[in-house]
Amino acid sequence: MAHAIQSLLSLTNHRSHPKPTTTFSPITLRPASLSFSTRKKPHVRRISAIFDLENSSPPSPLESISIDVDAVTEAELKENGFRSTRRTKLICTIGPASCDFEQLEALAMGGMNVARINMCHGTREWHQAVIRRVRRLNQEKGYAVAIMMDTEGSEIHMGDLGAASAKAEDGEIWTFSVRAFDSQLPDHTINVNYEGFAEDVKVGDELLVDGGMVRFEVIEKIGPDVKCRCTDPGLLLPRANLTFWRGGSLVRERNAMLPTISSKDWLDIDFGIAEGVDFISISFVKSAEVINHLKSYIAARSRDSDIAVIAKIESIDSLKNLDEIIRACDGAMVARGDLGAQIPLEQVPSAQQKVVQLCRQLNKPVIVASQLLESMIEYPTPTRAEVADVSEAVRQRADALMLSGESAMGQFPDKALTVLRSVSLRIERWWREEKRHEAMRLPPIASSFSDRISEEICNSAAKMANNLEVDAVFVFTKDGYMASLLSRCRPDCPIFAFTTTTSVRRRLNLQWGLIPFRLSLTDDMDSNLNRTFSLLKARGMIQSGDLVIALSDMLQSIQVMNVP
Ligand SMILES: Nc1ncnc2c1ncn2[C@@H]1O[C@H](COP(=O)(O)OP(=O)(O)OP(=O)(O)O)[C@@H](O)[C@H]1O
Ligand SMILES: CC(=O)C(=O)O
Ligand SMILES: [K+]
Ligand SMILES: [Mg+2]
Repeated sequence: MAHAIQSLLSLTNHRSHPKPTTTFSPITLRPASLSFSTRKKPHVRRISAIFDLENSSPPSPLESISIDVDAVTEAELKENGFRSTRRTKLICTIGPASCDFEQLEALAMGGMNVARINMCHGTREWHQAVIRRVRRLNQEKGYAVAIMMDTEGSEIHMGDLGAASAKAEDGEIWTFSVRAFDSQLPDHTINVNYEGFAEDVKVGDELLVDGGMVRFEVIEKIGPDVKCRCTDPGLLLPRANLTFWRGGSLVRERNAMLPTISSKDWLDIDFGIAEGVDFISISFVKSAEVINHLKSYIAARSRDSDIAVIAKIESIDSLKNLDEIIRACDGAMVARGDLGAQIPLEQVPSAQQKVVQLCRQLNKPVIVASQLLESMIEYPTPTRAEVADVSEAVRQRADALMLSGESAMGQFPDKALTVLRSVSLRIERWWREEKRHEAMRLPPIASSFSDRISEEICNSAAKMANNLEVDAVFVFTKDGYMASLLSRCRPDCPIFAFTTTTSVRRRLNLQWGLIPFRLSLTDDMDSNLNRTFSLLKARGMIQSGDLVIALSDMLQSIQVMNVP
C-alpha cells in the first residue's frame, strides 16, 4: 500500500513535467478477491516496457485504419484537447427539415449523436430512406450516429390535416370526427384516430390538443361528429395528441384500456429490427411488463439482440410504476410533451429531476426531451428561459438532450443543435471549474460478485481521476457495462471506451461522457494499451505525457500511467 501511495505521488509529480522519462513505473491494482469471481484470472504484468518508445514500432498503415472513432470527436480532440469534449449527448428528431443527406451531415457535424425517427409521422419507406442515409453518412464520412426509433403508441391523436398546420381561433367551432374521410377534409374538421372517441366524450368536457397548446370545449355530439368551441386559440399540428378532461381531471379510463404497443407499433418494431436500429423507444409505457415483453421479442427476432429498449416516461401510469419500469428498461426518456398533458405543468420539473436521478442511480441512460428550444422552430435565437431550461438539464447531468420539432420541422435545425452544444459545453465547464462534485449517493447495483468488482473499480477509478486530475479514463469493454458504470460516476475527465463491436459502440453514444471507439481487442491488456496509445498518437488524439487511468472488464484491472 505504501508503495502504491508513493507511486501515486510520483505520478502527480510527473504531471508538472509533460514528457515523462522511460523510468516511469505504472501501478497495477488488482482486487485481492478476484479469484472468487467468474471472470478470467488477470495476468498482472509490468507494463513499463511498452513505454519504451525506441522499442515500439510506429503503427503500420493497417493498424492506423483499425480504430474507428467519430470524425467530429477526433477533430475536437485534436483542436481542443480532452477537457473540452462535450459530455452531454445530443439527439435530433429527423423530419422534413432535416432528412436530406446534406442536412443530416450538417447535424452530424454539429454534434448529433443519435438520430431519432418518430413513427407517428411519415411512411415506413420515408423512415427507411432516412436510416439508410444515416448509415451511409457513417460509412462514408466517419460519423457514428446511432438510430433511435420511437413508436407511435396507442394514444388518441388527430389525423393529418391536409396541410402543414391550421390555426384555430378563439370561439371558432371545429368538428372532431371519427369518420373516415375519403377525399379532402371539410373545412374546420379534424379526424380522430380513436374509434370510441365520440362515445367517450361528454358535452362540457374540455379537449386539449398537444397538452393544452390549443383548447376546446365539447358543445354537441352528432353521431360520429363532436362539435367543439375553441377556448384557447393556437396552432394545430398534424397528428397532435388529444386528451379530454372532465371536472378538472384527465379522463383516462379509455387510454388505460388501449395497448401500449398497438398492432401498427408491432409492424414498426419488426421494421426497426430488420433495419437494425440501435434503440427502440416505447411511447406511453405503463409498466415493466411491456418492456420485458418487447425485450424478449427482440431477443428472439434479432440475431445479436443488441437493440436497446428506451422507456418513455410520459403518462401518469409510468410515474406510478417508475421504479420497476426503470429497472426493466435499457434507458429512459423524460417525454415532457405528453407528460405535461397528463400531469399539471408545474409538476413536470420535479418529475424530470426524479426520473433523471433514479436513472443515474440504477445506471440507465436518461434523455430529457421536448420543448427545450421550442421557439427556435420559428426564430434563430432561443429565449433566455429556454437556455435556462437546457442548462438545468445539463446541470442535472442527464445523459442526453433531445430536439423534436426544432430539428424535424423547424426553420433552424442546425442553429438549435448549436445552442444545445454550446450551452452544454459551457455548463459542464462551469461545473468543473467550480468543482461542484455533487453529493449524489450511488447505491450498489451489481447483482453478481463479479459485477460488484467492476462497480468498485469504476467508483474508485472515477474518484482517482478527479483527485489526480487525470486527462482521461480509458476503458476496454466488451459489452459496454464497465463503460456505463464509469459514466454513471460522472467523472471530471472524458471516458474513452474501446469496444470490439460496432453496435456496442453506437449504443454507448447515448451515455454521458463516453467517447466510444471500435477496436479489435485481445486478452492481453498490455498489447491493447500499447496499440491504443500508438494508434491514438498517430492520429494526434493523445500526446506523450497525458495522464490516463486504464480499466479493462476482461481483466478487471486498473492502471495509472502517463502516455509514453
Ligand atoms: N417524419 C416526419 N414527417 C413529418 N413531420 C414530422 C416527422 N417527424 C416529426 N415531424 C414533425 O415534428 C413535430 C415534432 O416532432 P415530435 O417527434 O416531437 O412529434 P410529436 O407529434 O410531438 O410526438 P411525440 O409525442 O412522439 O414526440 C411533429 O409534430 C411533426 O409536425
Ligand atoms: C418526446 C415525446 O414523446 C413527448 O415529449 O411527448
Ligand atoms: K412517438
Ligand atoms: Mg409523446
